[in-house]
Amino acid sequence: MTLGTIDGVRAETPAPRGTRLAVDSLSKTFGRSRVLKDISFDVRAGEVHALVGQNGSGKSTVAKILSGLYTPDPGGVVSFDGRPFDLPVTPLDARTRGMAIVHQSLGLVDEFTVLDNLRVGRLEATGPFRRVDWKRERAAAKAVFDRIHRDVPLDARVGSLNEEERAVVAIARALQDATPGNGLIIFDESTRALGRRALESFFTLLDEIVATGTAVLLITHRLEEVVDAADRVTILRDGAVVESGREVAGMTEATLTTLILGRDLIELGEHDRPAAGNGAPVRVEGVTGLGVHDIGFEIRPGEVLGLTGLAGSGYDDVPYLLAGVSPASAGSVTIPAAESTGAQASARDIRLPGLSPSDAIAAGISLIPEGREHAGIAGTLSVAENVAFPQTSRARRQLMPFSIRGERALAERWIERLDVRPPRPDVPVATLSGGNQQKVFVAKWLATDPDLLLLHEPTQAVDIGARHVIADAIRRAAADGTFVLVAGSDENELSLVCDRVLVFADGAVRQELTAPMSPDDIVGAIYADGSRAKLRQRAPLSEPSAGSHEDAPHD
Ligand SMILES: Nc1ncnc2c1ncn2[C@@H]1O[C@H](COP(=O)(O)OP(=O)(O)OP(=O)(O)O)[C@@H](O)[C@H]1O
Repeated sequence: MTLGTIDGVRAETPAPRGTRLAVDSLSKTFGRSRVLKDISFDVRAGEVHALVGQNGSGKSTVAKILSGLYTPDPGGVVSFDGRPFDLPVTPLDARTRGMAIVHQSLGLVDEFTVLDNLRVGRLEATGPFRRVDWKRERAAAKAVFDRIHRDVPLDARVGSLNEEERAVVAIARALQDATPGNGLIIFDESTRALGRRALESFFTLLDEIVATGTAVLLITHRLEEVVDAADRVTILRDGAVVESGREVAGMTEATLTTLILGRDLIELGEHDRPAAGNGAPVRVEGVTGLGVHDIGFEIRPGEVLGLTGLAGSGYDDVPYLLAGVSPASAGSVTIPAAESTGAQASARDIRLPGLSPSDAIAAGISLIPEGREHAGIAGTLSVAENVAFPQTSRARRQLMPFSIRGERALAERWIERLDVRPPRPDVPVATLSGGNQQKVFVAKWLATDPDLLLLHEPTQAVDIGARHVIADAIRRAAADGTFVLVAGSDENELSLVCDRVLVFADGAVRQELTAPMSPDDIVGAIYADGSRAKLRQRAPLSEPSAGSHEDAPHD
């Protein structure tokens, strides 16, 4: 078990310097689209190098070429510790040379246990009968989780874990292969499901790992991670490099945004925020169930209500309880009659105990859960089929007509509204980049025009520009009469989209914030002491690298 020795190695061995990974003139073409155009960058030993860019700019394609999933176009060169790879890279080659990767999809097998997923391909046979020593395997697996200060049950089926636990398992699997001083670990949007505390532990561990000389390539949309934790950054725009290995010291999230988009971000102004209406609110009362006890709140017409808190505070259980996905032992939701239905229509009182997901949908409640891969995006179906799925299945149940032309027209409207790229209803969703898949997922449920829309981390894995597009669509739904609740851990998302935010602690609402509120206001309320720790405590290195900027102040 190599990780346990990292601290010791750091104390004794100066971290090696020099180029670990060099990518030179790499291109990739799918059909007629050239999605990577002669890109070049290098990652140094002992650094955290961020690779950023808008959805579809080519980041995952780079990761997939490096791990042997894709074959690049002829002409490029990929070298590792000074030695070129034979292209395409084979997964075995990548692993033998010390490259580990956590793909955006995490690459876990749901039917297997945590232990199986962690140790697959790494089991060691010992003793005269060459048997696997399971006690030893368990200890090795536990030691990795200890390093990230997480306790994930080794015998749990991965399919039964939540999104954060799944991410932790995939990260742990890559980390266990890190040999101090050697190799490169690639994290492709792997931190997207981590809550704040887990994120801090992750970066603390990363700091220890890179201090030994191991390199890290971090693909992320969280610009705070780049500013706080990366040493250098490479920026892709439309498949081309616009900044190669630029020092991060002194950069702000705003500078990065401009470089990523190629323009300044057009902020959603206060004038875009619909005023909360005067009509009757949705009333949530006495909800008790997994993670929360006797909570209640209102969602006013026209407003977007946010729920947040630390992991385990219960805020993220609420959408699942209200949608009948998690069982509630008590509580109700009252949805007022739509004003357009006239004075005779009465409010609907929905009892939560015994509510099933299909009862909730029939009552006008839609849930956009976290984790599109496991919760309803069908990769082999087209964008149009995915967007129109709730409508087509309802039409089928009610024996109503729904034409292919109608399906396509619906998809085209949402592709335009959410700026899905490429803007083609007919392509399989699996060929879209991760962020564009997320837009399709959100569109699918926004298109159902529900009375009450519950969202959990709706802008996860989307770029900063797309985050604004999705936020705008959510706010438009609220302005058009849908009651909207967003549960999320991303303070930037919440401050952008919400009019009010309820902050949870210990399964109850602790504080209420009202717009305008900054991301820092939200973090301050989440942490009782108001502090926002830096993600990475940079350890002083024994030998400064060229252009090193440890401890440089960041904005
Ligand atoms: N298997 C494939 N077939 C066809 N096109 C593909 C395939 N895989 C990726 N693409 C296209 O390549 C482009 C780059 O995709 P990639 O997943 O690398 O983007 P990304 O920068 O990682 O985006 P995101 O931030 O959304 O994850 C996109 O236009 C995508 O649609």
